[in-house]
Amino acid sequence: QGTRVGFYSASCPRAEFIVRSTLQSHFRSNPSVAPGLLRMHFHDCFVQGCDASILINGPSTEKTALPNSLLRGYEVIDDAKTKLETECPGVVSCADILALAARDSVVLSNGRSWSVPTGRKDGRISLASDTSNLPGFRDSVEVQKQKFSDLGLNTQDLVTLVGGHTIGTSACQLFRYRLNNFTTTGNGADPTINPAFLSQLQTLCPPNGDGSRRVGLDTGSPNRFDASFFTNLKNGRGILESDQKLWTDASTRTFVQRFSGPVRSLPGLRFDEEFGRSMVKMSNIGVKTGTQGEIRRVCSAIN
Ligand code: HEM
Ligand SMILES: [Ca+2]
Ligand SMILES: [Ca+2]
Repeated sequence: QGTRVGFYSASCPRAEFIVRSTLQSHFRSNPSVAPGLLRMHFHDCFVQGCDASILINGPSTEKTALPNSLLRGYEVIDDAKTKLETECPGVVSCADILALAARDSVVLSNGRSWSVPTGRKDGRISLASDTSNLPGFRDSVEVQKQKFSDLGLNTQDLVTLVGGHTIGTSACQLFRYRLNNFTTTGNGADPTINPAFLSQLQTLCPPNGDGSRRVGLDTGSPNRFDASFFTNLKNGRGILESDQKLWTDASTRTFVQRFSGPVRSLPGLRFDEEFGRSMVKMSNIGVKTGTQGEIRRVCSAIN
């Protein structure tokens, strides 16, 4: 691919340490930067590859598009970049800073670490109109699988990577439609929601309440990088419609099943091991290396 572990070991030996310690200090005052940066890296990689295109400021750049409107943690990348430019000017790409910060976010959430190949260059294009291939929370499993396979990620990678929802939160406005008037029959709620859980969610996100209120995507374990998210899906406790569908659909259900504990006839899968493996694949999507792209001086602007 052109990326390799330890790309900066000679040119900027403290690069990975600087990213980690910068993230750590922000995390101490604002723990939501960890899920924020994991999601940001995913949204970067799915549009123009992992090239920091998400970080560019300006009218109609990627970050202005609706699917990116709730991303958080930009200030952490800017802060790390400033420190890295002092230490080794013009050496470390913003795309690599984001890839490293995504890994470190998992580690700060008690997840297992993995080695991140580095050497990405930063892209020079960022267009809001390119964000349509990002998966949506109402996408069917078919569509989710298609959007991942277009980028070389298989069904197991899809289920594994969506497991990133083991940390972080969602705004009520993105799933409240499932709680009332979703169907015309029964109680009107999405029938895949566990009934006891439904009333909890209705209390947290009332129809005319504050749509920006946030609810953990992994009920009971929103800050811990564990396999609990999959057990929740199995029990009808998924927050996003797209997440709960991973249990409804047979092709993805087997992976949810295998992550959520040993089952007869299905070999178990370790979420912590698989996550790092699938992340390395995702982090290599469309990477620019060598003479392609540039090393930005400031992460929010092309040189
Ligand atoms: C089918 C694919 C996916 C869909 C439809 C999806 C959708 C969403 C939505 C709607 C939210 C709530 C955003 C908010 O209210 O701020 C969210 C949050 C999040 N997503 Fe995903 N996602 C997907 C895959 C992934 C992947 C592959 C990762 C990382 C590997 C990821 C990591 C996260 C994280 C960590 C959060 C919490 C963000 C925060 O707390 O700020 N997601 N996702
Ligand atoms: Ca990108
Ligand atoms: Ca969790």
